[in-house]
Amino acid sequence: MSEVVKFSDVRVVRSGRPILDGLNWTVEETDRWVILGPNGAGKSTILNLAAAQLHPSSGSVEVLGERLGRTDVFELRPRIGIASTAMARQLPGEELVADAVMTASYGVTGRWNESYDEIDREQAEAVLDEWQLSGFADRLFGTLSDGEQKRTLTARAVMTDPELLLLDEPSASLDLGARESLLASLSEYAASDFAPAIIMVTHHVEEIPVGITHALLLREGRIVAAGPLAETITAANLSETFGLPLQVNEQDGRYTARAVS
Ligand SMILES: Nc1ncnc2c1ncn2[C@@H]1O[C@H](COP(=O)(O)OP(=O)(O)OP(=O)(O)O)[C@@H](O)[C@H]1O
Repeated sequence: MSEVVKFSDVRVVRSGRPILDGLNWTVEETDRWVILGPNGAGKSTILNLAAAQLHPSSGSVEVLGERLGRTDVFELRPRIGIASTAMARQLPGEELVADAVMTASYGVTGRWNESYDEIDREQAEAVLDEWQLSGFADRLFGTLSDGEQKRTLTARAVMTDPELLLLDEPSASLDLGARESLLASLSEYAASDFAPAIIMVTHHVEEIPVGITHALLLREGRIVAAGPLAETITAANLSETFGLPLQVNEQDGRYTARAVS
């Protein structure tokens, strides 16, 4: 098994303050990780490092066998699929949904003068179909609901068959039906033998899709616990992560949590 992401003693300092500190973490190619933690814990910073968008202040980060700082990130980034709110903001609202997905194959976020091959079009159609977006192909991205936009972003992130898929809060702000539908699609995708290593960030255990294999719990830039999902998502670990006594239930691979009353 090969390592897709390897953090060794990673520290990120901003405004003189460490926002990540002493992080040691490895993601193998068959892993599907969830990163959980409160606001400001450093989750997005970890994703930005894994996306080769950010360098650590000290320590080392290896992504897909390349060490950040010693590799051309412009060659590395196309191998990584990313769906995040930052990406949503970059996509022009007046872009057709089909084009918003297809532009991923050129690593651009708006159609310009690139010439797309038939194979790009076919791949975009297949991905739209797989993520139940065929009916939206001719709509403008900016006219989609939050849920439809989130689904489009995920479809876009897998368009290029990435070797690493990063999902930043893929189901945040979705209604119950849209959340469950997206989680079911993510579970199906994660179960495929062809799926890449996945790292997703969320604030809520309810948003962990079945098929996630590992969890990293983060608080104030430090790892509280990291390892196989069932061993890591415990009441004690979650209580420490979120700083209040919590109880946790698991049923059929899905989790719920609430404060101890
Ligand atoms: N450029 C910066 N200067 C100062 N502080 C920063 C900077 N960038 C991030 N931070 C701080 O680093 C911390 C971690 O930020 P990050 O966005 O990684 O957290 P997060 O866990 O993703 O939070 P959220 O759940 O709210 O999205 C936060 O306290 C944030 O304010």
